[in-house]
Amino acid sequence: MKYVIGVDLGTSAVKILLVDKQGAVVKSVSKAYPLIQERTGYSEQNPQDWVDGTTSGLVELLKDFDGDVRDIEGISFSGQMHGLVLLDENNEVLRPAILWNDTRTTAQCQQIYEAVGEERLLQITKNPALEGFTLPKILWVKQFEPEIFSKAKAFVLPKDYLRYKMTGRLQMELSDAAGTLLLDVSKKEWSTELCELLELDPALCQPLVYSHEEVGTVTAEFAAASGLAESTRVFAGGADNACGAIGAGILEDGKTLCSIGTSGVVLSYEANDDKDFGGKVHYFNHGAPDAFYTMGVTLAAGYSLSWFKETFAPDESFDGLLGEIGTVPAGSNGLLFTPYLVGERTPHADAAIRASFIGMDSSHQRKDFARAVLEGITFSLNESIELFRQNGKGIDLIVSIGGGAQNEDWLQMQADIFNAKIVRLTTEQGPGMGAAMLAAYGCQWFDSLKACADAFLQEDKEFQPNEEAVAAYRKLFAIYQNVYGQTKELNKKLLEFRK
Ligand SMILES: Nc1ncnc2c1ncn2[C@@H]1O[C@H](COP(=O)(O)OP(=O)(O)O)[C@@H](O)[C@H]1O
Ligand SMILES: O=C(CO)[C@@H](O)[C@H](O)COP(=O)(O)O
Repeated sequence: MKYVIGVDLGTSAVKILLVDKQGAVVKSVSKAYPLIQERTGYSEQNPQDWVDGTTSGLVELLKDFDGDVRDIEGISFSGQMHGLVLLDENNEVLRPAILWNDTRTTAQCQQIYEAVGEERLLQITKNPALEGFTLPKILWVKQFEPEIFSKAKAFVLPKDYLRYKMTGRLQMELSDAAGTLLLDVSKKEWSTELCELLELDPALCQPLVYSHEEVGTVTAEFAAASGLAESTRVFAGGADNACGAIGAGILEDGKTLCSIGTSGVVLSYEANDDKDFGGKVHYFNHGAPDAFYTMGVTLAAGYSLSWFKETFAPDESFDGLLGEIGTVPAGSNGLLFTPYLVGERTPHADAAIRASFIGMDSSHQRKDFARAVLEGITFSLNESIELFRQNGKGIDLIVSIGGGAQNEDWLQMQADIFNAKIVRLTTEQGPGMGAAMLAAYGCQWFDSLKACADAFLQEDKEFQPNEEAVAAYRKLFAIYQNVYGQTKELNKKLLEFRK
């Protein structure tokens, strides 16, 4: 039997899947690593933690492998997007990576608008300047850490760094490069115009490769450390949302994805680059050749739930914490949560906003709070769905993936709040499966990613909207939408008291 491996370098953990030629996940391993949050708005990780977690994860994955490791033909990657990894002339890491959910760069976003102009930026990158994207992070290091910046010879993204440590070759993969704000998304090339306007050396930008492109094999050193064979073919991989789309079969027009990982994403396939959302949703290159996708992002989706669990129920499992939410009615007995723990992106690009519980009552119990957290996250994602619907997209069926798709009450809640049929696949690990599919396609097991999706992906269960709950949530959503405007100024006043 032949196999491929998909490595999903997430924000909370690296998840590694061993997948056979039928698309079955033979074994999976997850290795968690910490977030470094020194100040409010800061979010960093140590790139060495990604490499160590992946190496020890592979060792564990291959521990009882009873075949020849050379039968693992290929490996590919899905990576948390936008994180800045700065490298010196020896490709050594210069500082901790600044992540996608780090929002310290509001002033640098302004600087980009002043240097480039809003319209021109949108023409080239198809996206607005948002704190989470990589370019403002580069400008922040240039301004505040000039000594470090003077040593920088390259920047890459998280999974591109991991792949470099596996192969010894440094490249940037296209679907992830789209999230840097330095790529001409339509031309699929680095924008020298943006580099010039922002006084950045274009040599910082590494050669671009496509998601399914073979970029080398595993070095002898990495093979010895991980147990992989040196012959294992390495394929570039993709941004986690591009891979999530592949792993959920979002490979043709009309298909929609909801992914609840640390972030939350509503994503729609785009065959072309010609739609105009005016920068209200992100517009990036897909991992599927020549395609694109649009998406709205909730910064703290699964993260809101993890925060709630770690703060109020640290010794319980997610299933334990959520065990009773099915007994709480829609609307959590009048308790409403907005998930703005680290600011927000869609539809409110606002780094200063923070979360709220509205309507706390002495009758509320922990289960009401747990349900309210899930409802708030799902309302936030519904704002993206509404944006898509307002732009003429019909959204009747949504494939739901990510850690959040493990809970059936949450999947039913998604059906009721989105007023759409929700489909769960046999694996909720869409990005890891998408990465494995890129390796399978790269190894020429299939003629196209679509053919691979048809062979690998299976529906597990459907969740239909319940009319009564849909009506209740429609009313609650209207109240939820008011909370942002009502708390925006209050949160600005609280800024000076934050850590
Ligand atoms: N059993 C569960 N039920 C509901 N949500 C869960 C469960 N387990 C994990 N989660 C949520 O999934 C998130 C992690 O999802 P994952 O897709 O692994 O994220 P990432 O790719 O960002 O590392 C956690 O933050 C948590 O909120
Ligand atoms: O910033 C974005 C997308 O623009 C996030 O979706 C990151 O890509 C992190 O993803 P997860 O770790 O939540 O999967």
